[in-house]
Amino acid sequence: MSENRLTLGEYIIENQSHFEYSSGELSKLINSIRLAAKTVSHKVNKAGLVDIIGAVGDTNIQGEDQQRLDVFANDAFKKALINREIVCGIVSEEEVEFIAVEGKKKTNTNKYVVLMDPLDGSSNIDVNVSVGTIFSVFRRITPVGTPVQKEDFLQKGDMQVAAGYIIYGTSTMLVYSVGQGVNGFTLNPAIGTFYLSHPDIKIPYKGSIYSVNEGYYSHFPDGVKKYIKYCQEEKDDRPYTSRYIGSLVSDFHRNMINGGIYLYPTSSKYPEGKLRLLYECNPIAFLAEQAGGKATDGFKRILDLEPKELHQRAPIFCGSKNMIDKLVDFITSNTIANE
Ligand SMILES: O=P(O)(O)OC[C@H]1O[C@](O)(COP(=O)(O)O)[C@@H](O)[C@@H]1O
Ligand SMILES: [Mg+2]
Ligand SMILES: [Mg+2]
Repeated sequence: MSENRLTLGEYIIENQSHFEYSSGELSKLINSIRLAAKTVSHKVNKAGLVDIIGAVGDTNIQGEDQQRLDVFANDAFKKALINREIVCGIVSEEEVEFIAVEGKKKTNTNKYVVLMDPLDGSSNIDVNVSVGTIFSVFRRITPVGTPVQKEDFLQKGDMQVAAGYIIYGTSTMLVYSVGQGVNGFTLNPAIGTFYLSHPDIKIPYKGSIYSVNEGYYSHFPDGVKKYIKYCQEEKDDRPYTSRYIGSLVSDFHRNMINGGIYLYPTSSKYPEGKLRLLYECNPIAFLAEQAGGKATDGFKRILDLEPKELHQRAPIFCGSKNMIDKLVDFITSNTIANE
């Protein structure tokens, strides 16, 4: 029964003091995200009935057709964060430039910036397949009270103070970490309350699911191709099961619970990879490591990558440690063989 479980609000208060920089600001920030998550969840759950499906006719900086739900979610999260004057800056997949949040007092004394993918898995919105929202939080590095700068957003993923996602699936869940493990909260839509349903999530060391868009197989690097063949081989505990939803949040969530690997390599279509380092790869990598898994671009920890641009892309492989180690073996040995 949900009422015996800790609510998200109770959890935030109980754990606030454990947080190194605890001044209550991060708790308020997570609370703002909780609010926006409910607003979006409410809309998603009746996507076919309301004017929320289809494209708006504009393209975002990625050259992708903006979906109505992309815009709705972007507005909902921006409003929740800006109206509560809880951040000094925002980067969003749906905004070309970063947003400097001034706030009513004109001098913003907040110390956090948020980077977000308001609606992840946009290609699945109109076909009733689970989608998500991804967020990443950093302490600013420029002086508090001065206008936020681009460098406040271009920090290595390792400097994140919090990251998480919301998955709008069979249920709506908020899964996040402030650097002390990963916890999942499920929304009881009847009373609009998130309850702690998945405490201290750990990615199984050994996984048996691989998630990759095999449609691009022939365009992948040789090491990645060899790893996919390895997954399909009839040997030992293989072949592994292939599962690909096409929403990063949903594919990662399943693999985090059941054990598995998500791959979005470089390809001729996406020579840098498809997913965005700042608001897709970094937060997912932070959660993967906090849950005992790994995340790499094939050569380096995702969290060690030095960001240069707000919307830069990166290849990403994340999930169960044993599968990532095996993949990296294939990639590096192949690289050495080709030298
Ligand atoms: O259709 P593809 O090329 O397999 O890409 C699917 C990937 O692209 C994404 O949809 C990109 O995210 P957005 O929907 O936020 O743009 C991921 O969620 C997903 O994993
Ligand atoms: Mg996305
Ligand atoms: Mg998106």
